[in-house]
Amino acid sequence: MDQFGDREAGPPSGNTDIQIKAQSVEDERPDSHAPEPSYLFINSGQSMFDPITFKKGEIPDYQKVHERSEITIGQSSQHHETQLDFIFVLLEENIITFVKNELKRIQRALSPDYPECSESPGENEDEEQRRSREAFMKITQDFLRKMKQEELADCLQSGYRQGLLDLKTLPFALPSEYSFGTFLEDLHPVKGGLWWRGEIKTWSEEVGIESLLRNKLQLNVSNMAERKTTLKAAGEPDFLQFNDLACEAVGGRVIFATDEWFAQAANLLKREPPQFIASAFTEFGKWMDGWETRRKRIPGQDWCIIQLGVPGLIYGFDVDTSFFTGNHSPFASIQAGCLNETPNLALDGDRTGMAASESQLAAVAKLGSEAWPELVGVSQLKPGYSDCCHNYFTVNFNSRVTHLRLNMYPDGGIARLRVYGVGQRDWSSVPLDQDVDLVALTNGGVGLGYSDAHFGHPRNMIGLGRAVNMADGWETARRLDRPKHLEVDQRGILQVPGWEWAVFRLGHPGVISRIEVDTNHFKGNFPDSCRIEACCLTSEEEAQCIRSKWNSGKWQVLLPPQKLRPHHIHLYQAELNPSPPVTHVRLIISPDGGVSRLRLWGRPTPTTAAPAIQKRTVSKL
Ligand SMILES: NC(=O)NC(NC(N)=O)C(=O)[O-]
Repeated sequence: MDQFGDREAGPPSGNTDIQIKAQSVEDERPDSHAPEPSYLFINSGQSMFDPITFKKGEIPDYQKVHERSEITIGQSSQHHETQLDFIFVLLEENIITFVKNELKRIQRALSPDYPECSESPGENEDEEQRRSREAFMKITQDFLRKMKQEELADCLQSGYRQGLLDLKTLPFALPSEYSFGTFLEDLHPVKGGLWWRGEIKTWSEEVGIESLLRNKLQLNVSNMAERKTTLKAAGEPDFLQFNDLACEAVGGRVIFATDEWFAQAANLLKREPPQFIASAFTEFGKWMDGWETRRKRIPGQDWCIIQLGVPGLIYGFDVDTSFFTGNHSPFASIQAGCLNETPNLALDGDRTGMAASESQLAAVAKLGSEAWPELVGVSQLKPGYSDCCHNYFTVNFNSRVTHLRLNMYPDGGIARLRVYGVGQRDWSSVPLDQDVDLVALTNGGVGLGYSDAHFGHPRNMIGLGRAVNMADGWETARRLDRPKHLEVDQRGILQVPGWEWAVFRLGHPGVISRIEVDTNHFKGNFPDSCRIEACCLTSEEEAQCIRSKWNSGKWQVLLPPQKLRPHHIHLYQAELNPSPPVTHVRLIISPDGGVSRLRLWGRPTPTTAAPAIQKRTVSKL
């Protein structure tokens, strides 16, 4: 079927381009020698239906024309006019047929019951046909609006089928004056959801926007898979395996910024990787996913103060300038402070378009941050192209840090500041008879090695609270050595050869008495079983284990193999083997899968012989 309708149903033209072979006035003369029919053009261009040919001397069948338009033929003075009349009758027929066919097609497309995508434009549709169709769409929208059928008009305007996206199912209210069409125009697919008015929404599947995007916007929301190396890439510093102590997910906050015109400083600490949306603008300029100040036209340089979520020792920074090209900060430095009291400073709400107030400047001046020791001296930053956006700085600073001052010279943009280190808790305030989660990152726990982290890093397991989604846990790839047919033992545990592991150093040596293994969100990909081993290592032994990829013989089974369940908190106490104080644990899952949290509750033991902890580690990961 032609995309403009059945050929039998009438000429498939949506265009006014009509080319009709007709007799010219000269051709009527008996002495005319013109051998071929001449052509009468109404507009130029490609004909959309077969030309009607009149041979010389042949009288066309005007019967139909007579019937419809009561045209009299005969008088030569009237002949040209008659010919035009005839053409217009044909034209009218063609246009009516086109309109009828298009309206049928539009009606089907707007019907929620009609199978999806069955009405896509034919492959042979050319540019002119597409333009005709679009022009008619606009006319139809105007008519629908005149008929007060706004919703249908909006659907048509956006090219979407009514019912594919039910606005009532959106988990938020749209402003009353905000039309369906505008809403869809404002949506942009980004990694992890849809960008809408400055925020990334992750509700796509529930409300069918995913299919809407695929089928209607024709946007490719999933990029080609990038090959990830399980272990660190060449050139990546070792410190990337530590915890991000400043991330908003662990309570990090920006408490002061000189200027936040284009994009607010809070973005620096977002957990998600930076995004770029070419078409996103705010009233202040280009929307950017980072901290971006205005082009400075007053003395000074821009800076901000960051309160770490987890105070601790810092091993390195990643000053990530992703997507800031042409507007990245050319130089930066980082200073560190250790404050006994939390300063009474906060940045609330949307700070875009704002700068520090006089009172904020006066309050921050009391911190004396300009004199804090420099962890990173004034250093050049590379722009935010993908091959150079990570500006890594290794740090040699042996003191606990609670706050950072990030300086830009003089102004510009930085997408993220990752602060890699290990939390340092003041254990003197922890009563000896109180159980604490010895591996929590807030208590100084840290991951020191793993076999695979294809979808999620094992350090996520020691984060705050319960995991927000699957990405907030440790998830490995499916092992390729799984047997073709699976078998279980008498306990129902899969008999498979492979396993995956992750090693942690506790924040303090201690006796573990209770274990929590949470498979929250891992419903179809939880591990079949897990076991936990533990040992007590000196820092030299730890360094040796890291070098040998944790093939040390010191591991003792703390928790024997346990069959796991999907999306469930598993609590183990009676199942634990009696154990002396330990410094390190290894979680082993079989064959593969995801664990969202690991909690190791126990009592810290006095540190006489556990030097791997509470001492700045120099071990290479
Ligand atoms: N196109 C831009 O990015 N311009 C400006 N920045 C933003 N975010 O609009 C600028 O001058 O730095």
